[in-house]
Amino acid sequence: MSLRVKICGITQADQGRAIVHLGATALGFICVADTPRYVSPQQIRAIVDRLPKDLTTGQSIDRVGVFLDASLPEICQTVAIAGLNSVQLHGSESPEFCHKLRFALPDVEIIKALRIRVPEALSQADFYQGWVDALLLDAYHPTLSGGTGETLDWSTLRSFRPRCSWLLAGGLNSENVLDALSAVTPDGIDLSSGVENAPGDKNLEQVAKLFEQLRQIYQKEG
Ligand SMILES: O=C(O)c1ccccc1N[C@@H]1O[C@H](COP(=O)(O)O)[C@@H](O)[C@H]1O
Repeated sequence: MSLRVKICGITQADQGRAIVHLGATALGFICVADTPRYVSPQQIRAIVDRLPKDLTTGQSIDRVGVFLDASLPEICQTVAIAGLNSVQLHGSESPEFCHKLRFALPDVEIIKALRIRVPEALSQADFYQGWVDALLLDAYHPTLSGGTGETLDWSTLRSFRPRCSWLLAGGLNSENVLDALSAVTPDGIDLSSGVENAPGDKNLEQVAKLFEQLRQIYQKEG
């Protein structure tokens, strides 16, 4: 399966380990203080240090820190303490900010999240794609910044073809993921509240069901 599958909002080491074993290619950690899935850099490090390594490559899976309009020094410090290899910028960070971050952290993947309120908002991608490694499309919510469970109207994304890779987020779960992937063809998917018992407490049965569903597509494709 070459689809990237990021499970976001990890707060517990045993759940992180189990989710890697189930097939996730990335774990996401919410670095936004005063939100329900927040984990400190030290807590992330404790989880990351207990993740299994890939038996063939010896590499750890992707560890993504999710930030919301954080400063450059805060992101750099968190990356170093927590042992992250990817950052997701979920606020209104500018292309110039992404450019500065690239210089500060040349070996760290930069994912810019775009919260799509109306289809015209997809044109923001043009401003970022030279400066980031990947884009992530999330649904817009008037008061919450992420982890909302709101879905995008996938039919409006059919012609979304940025020059960089992209991930689909927003309200995905084991029940709707196949519909989503029959409507659009992202390079990866990102799930948080759709596979949870409560904010930050992942439902491992739902995560397992997600991977069963995904195997259906990839077995059909052979
Ligand atoms: O999950 C959070 O609490 C969160 C807080 C602040 C910014 C982003 C956050 N999560 C991101 O939201 C999307 C979609 O989540 P969901 O599947 O709709 O619950 C995902 O990219 C998370 O990384």
